[in-house]
Amino acid sequence: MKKITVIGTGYVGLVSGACFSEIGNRVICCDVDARKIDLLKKGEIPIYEPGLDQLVEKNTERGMLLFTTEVGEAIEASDIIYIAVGTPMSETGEADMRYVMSAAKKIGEHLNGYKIIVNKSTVPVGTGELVREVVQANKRNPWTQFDVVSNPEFLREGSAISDCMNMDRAVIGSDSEAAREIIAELHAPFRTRIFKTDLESAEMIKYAANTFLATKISFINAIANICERVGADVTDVAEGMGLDSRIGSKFLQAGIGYGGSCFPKDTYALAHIADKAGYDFELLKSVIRTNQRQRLVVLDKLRGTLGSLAGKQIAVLGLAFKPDTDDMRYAPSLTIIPELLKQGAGVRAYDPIAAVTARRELPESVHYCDSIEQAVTGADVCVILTEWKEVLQMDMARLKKLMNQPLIVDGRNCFSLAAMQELGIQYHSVGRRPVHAAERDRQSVNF
Ligand SMILES: NC(=O)c1ccc[n+]([C@@H]2O[C@H](COP(=O)([O-])OP(=O)(O)OC[C@H]3O[C@@H](n4cnc5c(N)ncnc54)[C@H](O)[C@@H]3O)[C@@H](O)[C@H]2O)c1
Ligand SMILES: O=c1ccn([C@@H]2O[C@H](COP(=O)(O)OP(=O)(O)O[C@H]3O[C@H](CO)[C@@H](O)[C@H](O)[C@H]3O)[C@@H](O)[C@H]2O)c(=O)[nH]1
Repeated sequence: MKKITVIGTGYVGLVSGACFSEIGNRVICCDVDARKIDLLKKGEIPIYEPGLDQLVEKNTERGMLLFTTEVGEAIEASDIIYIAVGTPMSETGEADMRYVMSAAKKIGEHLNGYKIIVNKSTVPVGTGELVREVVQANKRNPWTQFDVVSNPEFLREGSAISDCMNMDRAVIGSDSEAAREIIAELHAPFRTRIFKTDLESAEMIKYAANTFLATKISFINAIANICERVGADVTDVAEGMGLDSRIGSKFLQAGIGYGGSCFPKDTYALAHIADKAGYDFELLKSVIRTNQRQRLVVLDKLRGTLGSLAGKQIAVLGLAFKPDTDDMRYAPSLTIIPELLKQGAGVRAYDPIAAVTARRELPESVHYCDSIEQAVTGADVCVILTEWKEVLQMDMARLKKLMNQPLIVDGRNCFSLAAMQELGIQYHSVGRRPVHAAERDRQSVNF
């Protein structure tokens, strides 16, 4: 059993803290946000993440998972200190490092013996060294030793527990082999591949992985836009490409582009890191621009079918940046909905989980509905922004009856074109060619 303190009880801190306790370690999760810690102490989870409530309850009950706002005391009580604070996008697009630096200062002030300081936050290359300097400059006893390790996190929101418990690999970067070995040992119960490297390379792996995935998404979205113009079907193209094992089928889902707390900020941050290092990362800048433009595809399709949006009632299904989360950070809905309102449309929004967080971010004139049925009743068009299971399973015949006219603009390619055609619903999705695909679907049914 290892004694671990996790500084920062956001998504990553809470999920990784709960998973470390699940595999037999005593974990203290601490945060400067007293409201969050109060909720957690009462057994309430401040974020929506499937399965997290049971994991937290189980491990708090057996005394393996504790919560506190006393960050200093928590540091003193552990041998391994994880930094999992936010590194949000600053106004200039760089990663805002103030939370990491304040955590490092606190660790220095409370370094009461040898500790391994592990950075889990996504940080620019060189941050490990900066953390080392800050801890060194703030420690009370000049003789106390410590090591710094980078152990980036690769979990996805919505499937965070399973991503963490069944991680593809643990990347462990440090110049101390002893520290790397202890962190590798910590990961042994996860039965995962351990990849040891130096501090800087570990920091870069996280940015390279995220920006590569973002590149895949922008690439397929660009292909989708071309497909529409030349009469090809992006779902077939993605499937056909993905069958090549060198390419792989994942992250080739065309739509309205990526959002969330990571890809937008990490793509910007790496472009800045490259600029600062004297390299113009044109490819990545183009990935970012492609993604920004992709959100507007929905608006173009709406204008293309409805003409002016003034006075139109628009049902928006899905507000979160992806299903199974209430996270609204950089969600496409935050760009699309204000634009719909600006063009004079009325917006009736439904999201099974994210409506509470969305209310804080979206204009007041959005009308929030309690169900899909309520949102689509009397609507001139239904716009799909998040592929929630509930949306994928909605009763289309009923939807058709409730709407003013049967028109769907789908930013996530949720439905079969043939089924929509059969139902008599005018259906616009991204990068697909209605007639061709409908014929193909029918042929595959016949054979
Ligand atoms: N959210 C994800 O899915 C995800 C996945 C992988 C990596 N990451 C990275 O992990 C890091 C954390 O992300 P997140 O989404 O969990 O962030 P978050 O914003 O949800 O949570 C960060 C928490 O840190 C706390 N905090 C800030 N300064 C503190 C301090 N000095 N002491 C104690 N607590 C402090 C905040 O109050 C907040 O609760 C980021 O660098 C992010 O890029 C996030
Ligand atoms: O084929 C795809 C796959 C994803 N997306 C979009 O991309 C965004 C991000 O999706 P996903 O990667 O599933 O969610 P995140 O929770 O943001 O996870 C990413 O960001 C995390 C934070 O760094 C990393 O830890 C994860 O490995 C990385 O997948 C969402 O808006 C998705 O709708 C697509 O448009 N097409």
